[in-house]
This record gives sequence, C-alpha cells and structure tokens, in this order.
Amino acid sequence: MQHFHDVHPADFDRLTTAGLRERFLLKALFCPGEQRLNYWDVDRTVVGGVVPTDSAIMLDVPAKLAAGSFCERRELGIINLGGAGAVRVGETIHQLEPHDGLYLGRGAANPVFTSVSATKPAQFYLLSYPAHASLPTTVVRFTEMSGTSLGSAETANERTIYKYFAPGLVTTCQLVMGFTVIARGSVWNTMPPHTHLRRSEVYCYCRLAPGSVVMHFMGPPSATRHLVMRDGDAVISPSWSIHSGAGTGAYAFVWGMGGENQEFSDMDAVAMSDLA
Ligand SMILES: O=C[C@H](O)[C@@H](O)CC(=O)C(=O)O
Ligand SMILES: [Zn+2]
Repeated sequence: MQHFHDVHPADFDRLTTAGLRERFLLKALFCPGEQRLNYWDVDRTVVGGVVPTDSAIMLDVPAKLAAGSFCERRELGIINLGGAGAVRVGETIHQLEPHDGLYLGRGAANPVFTSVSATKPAQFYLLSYPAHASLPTTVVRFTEMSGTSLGSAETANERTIYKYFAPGLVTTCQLVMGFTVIARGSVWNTMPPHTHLRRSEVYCYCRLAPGSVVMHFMGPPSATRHLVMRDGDAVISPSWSIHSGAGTGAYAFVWGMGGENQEFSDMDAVAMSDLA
C-alpha cells in the first residue's frame, strides 16, 4: 500500500512536475488480477482499485490499519467501473453491474471480489474513511439513478452528476461519493472551480479513450498547477486545493469526499478573476 503524506499549501508552489506527481497522483489503480491500495494521511483516506479476473480477490487488511478486518473501524464505498462482477460480504453476494455502487458500513466482513468475465473484468473503485457508527450495507443501482445536469455546451462544461452515497440517499458516517459524466463535445469538469475547507476529495478519471488525457488542475486558487492524468489514474485533493479538469476527449470521473461535514453545497466558489 502506497502512503501519501499531508502537504502544506505554502510548499505546493516549490514542487517540480515530478514532485507534484509523487505527492498527489495515484497511478493506474486498475491492474488485471490485482488490488492496489493507497493510504492518505489527510482524513485517513484509503483509495484503491480491485480487478479480479479468473479468481476471486479478498480485500487486504494492510498492516497500516492495524485491524482484524478492513471495515473494523471504517466504512467503504465501492463503484464498479468495469464489466459485471460481484462482491461477497459474509454470506451475502451482491451482483454489481457496470456503474453500480455498494456501501459497506463499519463492522462489515472483508469483501471478496469476482468478475463475471475474466476478459471483460469488473473494476472495483474503492474509497474508505474511518467511521464512528455501523450503518447498513446498501447497493445503489445505476439504472435507478437520476442524474443532475450541470454546465452548458457553450462553456464546454456540460455534464451529468450522479450522487451515490450522500445525505438523503444512503446514510454514511463521512463518505460522500458520486460519478460525473462529461457530455459529448464538452471538456471541463468542475470549472468554475471550488474548494471546501471542511472536506478533502479524491478524483478518479475513467472512460478515457486510448491516447486521451485529462489535464487536472489543482493547488490554491492563486497558484494552480496541472497534472496529466490517464485512464484509471486518481488524484488526491487537499481541502485548500481546487480540483478541476479538461480532457482531450470523452471522459468521466468518480469523486469522493471525507471530512467533518457532508454538506455538498458547503463549497467556496472561486471567482475567475482570482484564478492564477
Ligand atoms: O465537491 C464536489 C466535487 O468536486 C464534485 O462533485 C464536482 C463534480 O462532480 C463536477 O463539478 O462535475
Ligand atoms: Zn469538490
């Protein structure tokens, strides 16, 4: 499990391109037959990808967690970004079609992941935070969701945002998680950008065509930088950082947050005139 430390915003501007990537970029989360977990000290976030092929994969309990099971003190949000698959939790098997989600509350048994087809495997994206209460395991079906439209074609930021785990939908301790699909012809996500001082965030870019990249913008509004992101890469976003991207082709991304509140609208909008 790769470990990411906290970065002070005053040190951000001194990082080289390689340094920036080393501190914030989680490369290629989805590797066939593997699970890849990352730990970020901020909000004690765990981010990962699990891609079972011929055989099942049981979620690791990294030594860093010092726990008997992954969810002993944690909640876990899962979204399937690949082909059909299933997650077994104790005696229960949850079939997850493409883009279905699964919430595991504190105390849930260690999940075991499988794919229906080894050649078109499921790609389970994982995001986890410490949890103060044990809440029920819940499946979210993509086909039953209604998205919210944001942006416009005129500003090249037309997109649909699907909330999976959020207050009023699925009760969680701190996890808020969803999926945003950029409309054909649009390129921007989360522009105009924002920060949210009470939460950190993680973006995982997906559905990029081969050769296509997303330029992800981060940093304090007054000193932004970019990272080149490819399909299946994720980026950690401290509370002081904007998080926004522009793609060279069609893409989507999973966003997820942890912190001291779950108020989606508790954001500080950044005025275009303040961006530098
Ligand atoms: O704090 C919220 C997150 O940044 C995302 O929900 C934003 C997003 O999906 C979008 O604008 O497309
Ligand atoms: Zn945000």
